Amino acid sequence: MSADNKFASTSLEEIDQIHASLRQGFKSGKLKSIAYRKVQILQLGYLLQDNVRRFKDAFAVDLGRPALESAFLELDSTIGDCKVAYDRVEKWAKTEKAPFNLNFFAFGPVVRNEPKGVVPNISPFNYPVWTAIGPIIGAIAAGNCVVLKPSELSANVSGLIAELVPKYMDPDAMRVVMGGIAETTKLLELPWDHILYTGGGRVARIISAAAAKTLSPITLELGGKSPVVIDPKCDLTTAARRILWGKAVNAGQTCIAPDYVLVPRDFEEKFVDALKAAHAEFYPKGALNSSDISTIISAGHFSRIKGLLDKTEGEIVFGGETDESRKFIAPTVVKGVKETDSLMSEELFGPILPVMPVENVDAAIEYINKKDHPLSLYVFSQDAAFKSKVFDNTQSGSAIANDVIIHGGADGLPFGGTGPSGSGYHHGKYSFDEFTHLRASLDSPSWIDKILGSRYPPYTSKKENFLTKNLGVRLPARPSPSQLNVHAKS
Ligand SMILES: NC(=O)C1=CN([C@@H]2O[C@H](COP(=O)(O)OP(=O)(O)OC[C@H]3O[C@@H](n4cnc5c(N)ncnc54)[C@H](O)[C@@H]3O)[C@@H](O)[C@H]2O)C=CC1
Ligand SMILES: CC1=C(/C=C/C(C)=C/C=C/C(C)=C/C=C/C=C(C)/C=C/C=C(C)/C=C/C=C(\C)C(=O)O)C(C)(C)CCC1
Repeated sequence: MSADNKFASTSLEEIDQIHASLRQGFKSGKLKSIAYRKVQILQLGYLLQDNVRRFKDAFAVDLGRPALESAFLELDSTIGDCKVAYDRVEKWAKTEKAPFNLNFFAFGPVVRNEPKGVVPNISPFNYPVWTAIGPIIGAIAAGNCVVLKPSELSANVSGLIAELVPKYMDPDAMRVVMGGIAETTKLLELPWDHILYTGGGRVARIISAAAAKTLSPITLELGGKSPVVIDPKCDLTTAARRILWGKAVNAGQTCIAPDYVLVPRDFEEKFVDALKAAHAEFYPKGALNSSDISTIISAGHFSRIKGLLDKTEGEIVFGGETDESRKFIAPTVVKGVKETDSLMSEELFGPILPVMPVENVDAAIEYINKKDHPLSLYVFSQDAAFKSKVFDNTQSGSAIANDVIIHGGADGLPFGGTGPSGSGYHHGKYSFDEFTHLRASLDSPSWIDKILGSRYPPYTSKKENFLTKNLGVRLPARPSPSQLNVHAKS
């Protein structure tokens, strides 16, 4: 497989020019027109649709990705997101009436959905279209100008995006900055109206510190270890297929991949047997001979993941094969893993699935709560009470029962973490909202002073009494002692 794009970094001087020219583009007022935004959104859709073959080839070069994975998870879903935004942008952008309030009724209070301005999207290698183009659809729908800084690691996909953006998009609305640390550092020296960063926590700290210097608001889409909690009362065959698929797809380089599994000790063998059966079904000629497995993005990530596997004290159930020459790691399940294991020390971001036996669901919840809030939390169970127990007693970016990863494509759901797994959301309307300034607006009639004239000096107790009597709020009845007690205890 070859891709014909060379990675060429943007010069630091050009980054200044791009910043200035996008500011001009925003000032031109073009993006105030919803019709214009729709044209740009449609162009993003066609940028992908016209070049599906080239994108699939570029994914194959960067990530050894099978075409089906690229189509299902990234290309079709991002094109679908363009269609959703195209169809709904008028509704999203409408000025909204404030809820009825007698005091303010005469002022006609409204919320104007306005663009923030010029916004960069700094995106990672693992889903280099969905994380790069996906949020931009919402940013443009909201009327912003966008600069995209795709990952230097997924060089071929990023190069293809850089080639196509000038052909499809108005340069007043969207530009691309290519590069790595130096270029991103330069980009971050400039003031922006909102920064979206997707990637790891270490770099997120650098980005946040830089954004603080220019007081640029920021959304962080980060990662972490997303747990799976297994209830013996689950549909075991389906659970095993879905978990193994979620771990193997994109070679585990998915921030919402199931990172590790917590399973009751006396159910571990049965669960692992089901994973073995799923593995035999997915890769009948063995993983090494399968063309349906992605590879690891870089030599550095390959040796990091292999290093963690080499140090495990758990028992490899299947997998474990690696091929450094093509950065290949076979989907691997490791059982009997303990809290102190290398595989539990950091987000794996690779196709290794540690299975950690626990006594019961309470122990699983306790373990999850000792760790950073994960990006996703998965439960496999057919028992509503079990699912509620896990979801109600934990925190995570998303709470998913009986499937993995596909919520990333679900229309109407926000995509985002909480605490160390991120802050802010994107996808669909949530991308629109993230890049929208809610501009409070009202128009005060002169006649209202006949009622509100008491607000003006000279202040008198008569005026104060009038305002308190007429505008003061009457709270609902005070909580009873028994209500206070219940709240203090719970
Ligand atoms: N929550 C989400 O939506 C997603 C989160 N992730 C997380 O991203 C991580 C893996 O992605 P990577 O591409 O390795 O992340 P990364 O943080 O290394 O790189 C992401 C971006 O930051 C830039 N960058 C890297 N080092 C920088 C520095 N020192 N200063 C300024 N910019 C810098 C890169 O050029 C790239 O554009 C994982 O932790 C994963 O969980 C990945 C995809 C989606
Ligand atoms: C086939 C017919 C029918 C039924 C259709 C059905 C039931 C369709 C269901 C489709 C679903 C559930 C699609 C799900 C798609 C999920 C996607 C695209 C997930 C994407 C995830 C992404 C991009 C994750 C990103 C993760 C990142 C960035 C990360 O973690 O790092 C009918 C309708 C019944 C009849 C006609 C035929």
